[in-house]
Amino acid sequence: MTTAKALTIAGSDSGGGAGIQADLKTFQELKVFGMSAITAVTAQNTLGVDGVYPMSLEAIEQQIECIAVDLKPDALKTGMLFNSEIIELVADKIKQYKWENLVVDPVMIAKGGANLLQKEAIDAMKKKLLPIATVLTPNIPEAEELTGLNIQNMEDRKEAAKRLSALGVSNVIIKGGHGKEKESVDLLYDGTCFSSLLAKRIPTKNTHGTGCTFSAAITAALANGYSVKDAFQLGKDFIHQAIKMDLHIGSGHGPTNHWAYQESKR
Ligand SMILES: Nc1ncnc2c1ncn2[C@@H]1O[C@H](COP(=O)(O)OP(=O)(O)O)[C@@H](O)[C@H]1O
Ligand SMILES: Cc1ncc(COP(=O)(O)O)c(N)n1
Repeated sequence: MTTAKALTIAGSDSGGGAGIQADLKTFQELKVFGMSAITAVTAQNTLGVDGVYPMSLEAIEQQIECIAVDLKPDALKTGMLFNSEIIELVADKIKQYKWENLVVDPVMIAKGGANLLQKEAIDAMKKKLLPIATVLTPNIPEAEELTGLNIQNMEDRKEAAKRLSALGVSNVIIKGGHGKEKESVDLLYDGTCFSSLLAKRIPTKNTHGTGCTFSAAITAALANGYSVKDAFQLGKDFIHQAIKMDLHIGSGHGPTNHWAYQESKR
């Protein structure tokens, strides 16, 4: 039996609900061997982000190189990349090693309002990273920032997905957590067709790390050989259970429950 391996290139969340920690928990639940390259250390909890400490380019490069010489990932994702230098380095390394199945979660602002990507880095993300992405998973504010559109309805989301696809992304998933509908609707555009997945919107404030967990589940599914469409369905099921069976940890925006998906199947 061969074990699928997935890599996350993202920031560390000391509170354990988002970033690298959410990604590795999700990989583990989906029977994928998880690896990480840390781009920044954050001091945060469910109440917010108190500190952001980007790693040196040398430290990031060395982590990625160590993985490359020994542990080729079957799929990988990016999360918090913080600045344009980190984005350029990460994109160059992914190209150099010809790694496939790249999921880009364009993390910009934490739920608590802290900036996790410098404004001036958005251009580098569009020019360097998006053209090599298999799947891009913006939430609505991120899709607005990347396209300049004001997204009010489903037609606007479709237009945003088309514009992002035109930048070279193979598949765009615009997440609906920030939408106003009764259901949380996630929209996939594969460059030709649209499809969407709906789930009842759960009334909870415990949504810290939802985007990280969703994109990590998609990455794990791609590592296990799923098609993008099937990986999208698994990601949606995984995050829905994780939000529904929340853990009530911390006094702010609590984390999701990474055990919930497997428990729901027992
Ligand atoms: N209250 C909710 N009820 C059900 N699903 C949700 C809820 N909030 C977010 N989701 C789902 O969680 C995932 C992440 O969504 P979103 O909140 O838009 O991203 P982010 O965490 O990046 O801001 C999506 O699949 C979205 O549909
Ligand atoms: C290191 C890191 N990466 C990503 C997020 C985004 O998660 P959220 O939008 O749920 O705060 C975060 N808060 N911290």
